[in-house]
Formats: sequence, C-alpha cells, structure tokens
Amino acid sequence: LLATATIHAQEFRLQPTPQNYTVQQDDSISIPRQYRLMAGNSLNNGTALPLLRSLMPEEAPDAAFRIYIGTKGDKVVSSYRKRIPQKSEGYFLKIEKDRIIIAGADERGTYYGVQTLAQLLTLDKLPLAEVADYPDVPYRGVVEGFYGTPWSQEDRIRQLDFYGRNKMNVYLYGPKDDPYHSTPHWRKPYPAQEAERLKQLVDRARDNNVIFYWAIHPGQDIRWNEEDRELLLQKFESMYQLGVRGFAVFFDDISGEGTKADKQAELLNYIDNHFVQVKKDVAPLVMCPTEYNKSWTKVEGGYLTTLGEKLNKDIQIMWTGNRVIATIDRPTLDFINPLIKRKAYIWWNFPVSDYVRDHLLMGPVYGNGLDIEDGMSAFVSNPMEHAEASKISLYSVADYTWNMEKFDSDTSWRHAIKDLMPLHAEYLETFAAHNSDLGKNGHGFRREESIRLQPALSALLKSYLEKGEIDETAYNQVDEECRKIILSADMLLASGNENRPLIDEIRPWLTQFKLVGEYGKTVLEMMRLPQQEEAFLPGHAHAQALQTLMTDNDARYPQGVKSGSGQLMPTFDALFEASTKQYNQRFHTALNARAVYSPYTLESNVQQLALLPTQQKGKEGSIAPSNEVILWQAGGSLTLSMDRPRVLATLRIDLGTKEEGYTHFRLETSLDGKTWRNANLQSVWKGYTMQKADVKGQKVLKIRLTNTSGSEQKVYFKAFRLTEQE
Ligand SMILES: CCCCCN1[C@H](CO)[C@@H](O)[C@@H](O)[C@@H]1CC(=O)NC
Repeated sequence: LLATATIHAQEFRLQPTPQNYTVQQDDSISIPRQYRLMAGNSLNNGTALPLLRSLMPEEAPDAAFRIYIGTKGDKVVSSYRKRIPQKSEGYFLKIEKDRIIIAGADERGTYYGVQTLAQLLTLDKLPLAEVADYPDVPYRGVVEGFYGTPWSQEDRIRQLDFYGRNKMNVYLYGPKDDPYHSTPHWRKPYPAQEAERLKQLVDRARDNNVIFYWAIHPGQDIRWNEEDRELLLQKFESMYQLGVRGFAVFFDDISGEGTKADKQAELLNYIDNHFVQVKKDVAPLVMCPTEYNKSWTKVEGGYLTTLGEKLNKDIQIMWTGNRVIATIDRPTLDFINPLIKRKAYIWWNFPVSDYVRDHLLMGPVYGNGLDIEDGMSAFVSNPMEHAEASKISLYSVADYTWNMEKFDSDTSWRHAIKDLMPLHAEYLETFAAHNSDLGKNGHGFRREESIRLQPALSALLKSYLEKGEIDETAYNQVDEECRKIILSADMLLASGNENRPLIDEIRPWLTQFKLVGEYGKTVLEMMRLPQQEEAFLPGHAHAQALQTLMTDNDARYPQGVKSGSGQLMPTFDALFEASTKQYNQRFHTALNARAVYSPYTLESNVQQLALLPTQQKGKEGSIAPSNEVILWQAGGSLTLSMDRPRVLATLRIDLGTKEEGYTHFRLETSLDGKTWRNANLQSVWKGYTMQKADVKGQKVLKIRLTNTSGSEQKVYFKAFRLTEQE
C-alpha cells in the first residue's frame, strides 16, 4: 500500500484529464474523519451518494466539516450554481478548509465529481482544489463486439467498475458469438440463467452510472415482415424487463436480404416510434450499418444516403472510419457526417485483435485527431477478447474522449499501466512496449513497437550486416534491454495477486516474451564468436532450441503466440542468420542459417487470407484460421506450396458453410505447379461445415482453392489442415 501511495504521490494525475483543475499552492487539509452531509434530494435514487458514502463513511450531524452535494437546482448547492459548467455530465468540485462542494449539471455529472474526489482521496492530504469539468464527447465507452470467446461475467463486472472510475458512460453488449444476440436465437429470450447474469450486469452498470446497451444482430436471417418485427420488439421488451435502458441494432458483417437500407430504416424507425419514444426512459437507439466503413461504401449505391434521409434524427449511426480498422480524423468525419446527416457514432476497432489473435495490442492509443470532438456523437472502443489487457487502451480512450485537446498519448499510456499494476508498473511497461504491433494482417493496420529501442536495434543490425562490425553502444543497449525483458517476464509471472486476471490472460505471451529475451541474449553472444570454430557452436544450438520453443504454441492458442514480432524478433533473426552465415563461410560448414523455418508457404489474392500464418507440427500442417467474414472475390484463390513434394494423408477444410456453399469452390492439387487435378470434397459429418478431400497417398507440391462461382462469396475460414503420410 505504501508503494502505491508513493507512486501516486510522485506522479499524481487526475484521470481523465479535467478541463479545468486549479490547486491553491501547497495548501492542503488532512482528510476529514467525520463530516456533515448536506445532500440535494435530486440525488435520492442516483449512485453519487452511495459512492460518496463508500469513500467517506463517517457521517456525523454535528461534525464541523461539511460536504454539500447536489445537482443544478438543488438548494444545497444554489450558491455555486454559476460555477457548474453548462454541459451535460459537467460538475464543479471545490475543496475548502471546512467543506467540500460537489455540484453537477445533472446526476451523472455529480457522480463524476465524486469519482474525481475519490482520486484526490488517494493522496495523503487533500489539496485545496477547484475542478470545473465536463466531457468533450457525449457518449464514451466500449462495444463488446468482437469475434471469439466473449468476456466472462467476472470480466464484465470488473469492466463496468473500471468505466465508472474512468467516466465512461456507455457499454454496448454485442459479442458476435452470443447466439441470443445474433443468428440463430436472436428471436428467443435468454434462458433463465443467462438472463439473471445479464440482470446483474445491468445493475452493476447502473451502480457505475454506465448506460448498458443491449445490441441485437438479426441481419443474417431477418425477414422483413410483421412477425419478425414483433419478435424483435418482444426481445427488446424482455431485455427492458431485465433493466436494460439502451438498445442497438447491428447490421454489420451480413449478406443477403438483411442488407437493404430502406428495410433497415423502416424497422429502426418503427422500433424508435413504438418502443424507444414510448418508454421515455430509454437512451437514443443506436444502429450499426452494413456499410460501416468507407472502403466498403459505394456512395452512389445510396445505402448511406438512404439511412441518412430516412432514419429518425435521434437514431445514432455507427462508423469505423475509412477502413474496418482505422484511426479517426477530420477528413473521416467530413466524409461520413454529411452522408448520414448527423454526427457519426464512432465504433473504433482498437484494440480488438480477433483478426490477429496471436498478438496482444498493449501499446499507446494514438493516431486519432485531437480536434474532432465536435464531429462525433460517440467514440466507443471494440476491445480484445482479453478484458484486463484491453484496459491499457481503454484507459486512454476514456482520457481521449473526455478531454481531447489535452490528450497526451504517452503520458496516458504510462498512467494506464500504473493503474493496472501499480506495484509492477515498470515491468508491465517493458512488456507492453514490446507487444504492440499486430504484424502483417488483412486490414493493413500496424502499430509502433519497441519505440525507445528502435535506434539501437537498427544501428546494431546495420553495422553488423554492412561492415561485420559490432556497434558497442547499440550492443550494450540491446543487451541491457534483453536483461530487462527476462526480468520483467519473471516478475510479472510471479506477481501473485496484484492483478491475477491480467496475468492469467497474458501468461502465454509472458512465457514467449522471456524466450524472446533469452533468444536476444544468445544471438548477441553469437555475434562475438563467428571466428571461433568451437565456441560458436553451443550458442548456435541454444538459439535453435529457443526458436523451436517459440514455435511450440500454447495449446489454448493453436494459431500461435507472438511477442516482440514488430522489431525485436526480426532483428534477432537477422543477426542469427548473419552470424551463422559468417561462421559457415569462415569454416566451410553448413550450419542451418534460417531462423524461421516452415515447409509451407501461402500465397493468395484474397486480401484477408494472404497474410495468415502457416504452421507445422510434426506431420501436421495448417493455415491459421481467421475469425472474420472473408470477402472471397470471384476467381480469388489460395495456394499452399510445399518446400518439396510431400505425400498427403488427409486434408480438411472448413469454410463455415453448408454443402451447397462448397459448390462455389474448386480444390486442386499439383505436383509440378503447372498441371492441376481436381480433388473432390465431401462433408465429414452430416450437417457440419467441415469437409474432407480425397487426397490420401497423393504426392503434391501445391494445393489450390479457388472461388469458381463467378461472384463474391462471404465465407468463414475456420480450418485448413493437412497431415502427411509417415
Ligand atoms: C470482414 C471484416 C470483418 C471486420 C470485423 N470487425 C471487427 C474486426 O475484426 C470484429 O471484431 C467485428 O466485430 C467487426 C465488425 C465491425 O467492425 N462492425 C462495425
């Protein structure tokens, strides 16, 4: 506890950064043990008072110290009325020698004033401070909208408490793989147990002054008729009975009938007029369009303009930016807002990692404009399936959306890490700094990684590759960082209960991170020895052993676990290869000089498949699955090439579609890359989407899968696995 207090005292900052915060110079009071509460009755069924009482338990009617708390219009704060910012969710907080005043523009503003007081109370003395504060962006928070394992109940409870502390006011529940959110069961009410858990979340959201939005994803099989419309409204009504007061309809990642703009608008206006406006205590309806980013929009097609013209004005329209994964800037908003005739409700696809699941995205939030707060109605982040690990980014999203012009990416990132693990902050920062880039991916979105070490890494590599020399300064910096990497991994793995949920989430990556540090140290030693015939060998063998260990993936993550993949590993691999080649030339040997070896290479002109990693374990080979909807263009193909002809035993493919879906594709094999022969596919189990090819005993060099249907096919890429004959 002492360490925490020390950390806080050293670099105390309020989170998110307030609009106005002044402290009377080195004047403070000790935290009052007792106080007399003067509360406005507008707070009676709100959550500001319970939070205050949890922070300062000793109420005493005759205490000298007083706390005045209320919203604009309450008598108890009437003399401070003019100090309250005229902005929704604004508040005025003042600490004086004998009193504290918290006056909100509305109940949530008052609650945020108490949250700010909560942070000041972590100091050992209360500064005589004055805060006049309010948010830049009206709706700020998180959309749980990713593919993959939905967050657990515990994850979500911790998330909601985190949103309350960080002044985020929106959580949209929309996990793609919840069958009651999407096809097939969106029409059905939740079974009792799930309903009870959702009710707990709704209650927890209310405690944290967070609007819990429940989203429905009906587009894949909705019929535009009265029956489905009523079933959807009944589902919303059943969620309303659970306490939900925010509703959304997502039409993203679908195909077919459900994509029609006029039908979508008709349904949404009906819901607005017959449900949202009737209930009176429900937040504005939110919808996610099918064309939700600029690269998927054909303006002349009229989809967005139809929504812009027809949708009731208070219905919010989501937007991910110029691409599926993109940062948001002024030109992005200047494109979309005029089309939809309202301010976009930004769905920011970061730090979501469901398309690069072997990576963690732990780096700073950066790249969004700092001058665009007036151009959006909301900014919600679609996070990783790793709830705790996502908090680094979410902390900064809260900071950015509350006070955009004062947002400082690096300061916010460092404080996010301190907030997550105050006692191990330096170790978590080392880990996070080297686990931020996504690697190559179908969306072309990249992030900076190992920023502070980059100059040393490139100097070391450059002097070694070009002059065979060692840049001693760079060498020592990289060597020291490898020591810190190994130390950080061990300290975090052994960090016990400080933040066990976080360590449980990132453990495979921590193990990998330690191997990266050891690999770096081993390669650095090799660099010193390519002229020594005997001494070089153990290091080379150790480096290869570490390479093997780094590809031996954790069973829970079949697609692999990557760490330091942006800067560290490419540099260490290049140095491994260069020093081994030097040794081979000097001693006319043939030590293996390839750092990353796989017998399979993948080529494809289907953008989202082209960069999927291939794996080999013993006799098994695979292309890593993707979680997304793949837009497979007509004529598009994927080719898996071997390093030499190999005899197949089995080949299984799963495109997530039924029998007839496979008629759109042709599977072929080739021994020379020129002449191809068809391989028939048949379903493995009736009614399942996995298919097997009759390739047993065939010697092949290449395998090719082509969309021969003449039109784009939207499929999944759930499996592409082969086994070779012994
Ligand atoms: C075909 C591209 C699918 C893009 C899917 N994006 C995310 C990134 O992978 C994924 O989490 C999914 O929920 C989301 C859909 C989306 O961006 N909706 C506005």
